[in-house]
Amino acid sequence: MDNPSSVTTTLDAAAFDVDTSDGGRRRILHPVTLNLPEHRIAVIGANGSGKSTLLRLIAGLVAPSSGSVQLSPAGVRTGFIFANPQAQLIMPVVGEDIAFSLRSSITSAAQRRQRSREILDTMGLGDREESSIYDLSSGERQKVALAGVLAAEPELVLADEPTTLLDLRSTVEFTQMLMNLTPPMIVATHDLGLAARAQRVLVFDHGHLVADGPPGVAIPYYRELAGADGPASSAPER
Ligand SMILES: Nc1ncnc2c1ncn2[C@@H]1O[C@H](COP(=O)(O)OP(=O)(O)OP(=O)(O)O)[C@@H](O)[C@H]1O
Repeated sequence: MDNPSSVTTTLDAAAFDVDTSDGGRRRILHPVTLNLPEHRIAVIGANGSGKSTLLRLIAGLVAPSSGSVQLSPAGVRTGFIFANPQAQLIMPVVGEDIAFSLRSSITSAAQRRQRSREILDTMGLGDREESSIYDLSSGERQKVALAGVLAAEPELVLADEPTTLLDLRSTVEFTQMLMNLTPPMIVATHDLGLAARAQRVLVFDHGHLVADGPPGVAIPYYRELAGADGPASSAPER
């Protein structure tokens, strides 16, 4: 297999239900069985198709209603990047925010500051250490959020529509940054350019996994499904 990952995610008939206002239950992710050893995996599909739910299950942010989700090796540290970096920037100043992410791994405040500086330098944000996060552009804010996630040294990165708020140049730059990350990554995205860089693409529709394959097969299938290129053909097999 091409460039296998250090982490394998396995879902065994994992499904997720939510309570409805009338006291019932709604299945928003139908049982999905997957073995995901690839280094770069993209999850694509229409709004509401279940992509974020899948990522939240893998991250352990929610538990499956039935079935199971396992990461191997056990105890893998995950890092989650949200579409809106505002959701994960905690401190008002860039350097403080990164240092905050380091609080559990580095006890000395001076060393946290030093490490935070190094991380910002590698992201091309060395000159923004003292900036207010409110003075940053969306692209810079997304990079700071990524820096904060990387500071915790995740062994698996889960990114939920990380380029949604970015302009074309920032998207290209941020996509390259994501692709250069050392840890394996599973990214949910509407950005088919980003999905095309993955080794494997999962297509979801109405909570069902409907296609699973290399980008050259799965993305055209999704485009057809969405009506972008005419009627859909049958689902591709891996
Ligand atoms: N906690 C919840 N309670 C009720 N409904 C939920 C909950 N979480 C998700 N949903 C619904 O489940 C469906 C799938 O949501 P999910 O966020 O996984 O979709 P998505 O593919 O990530 O969508 P998008 O591309 O719009 O972000 C949606 O209809 C959403 O409204």
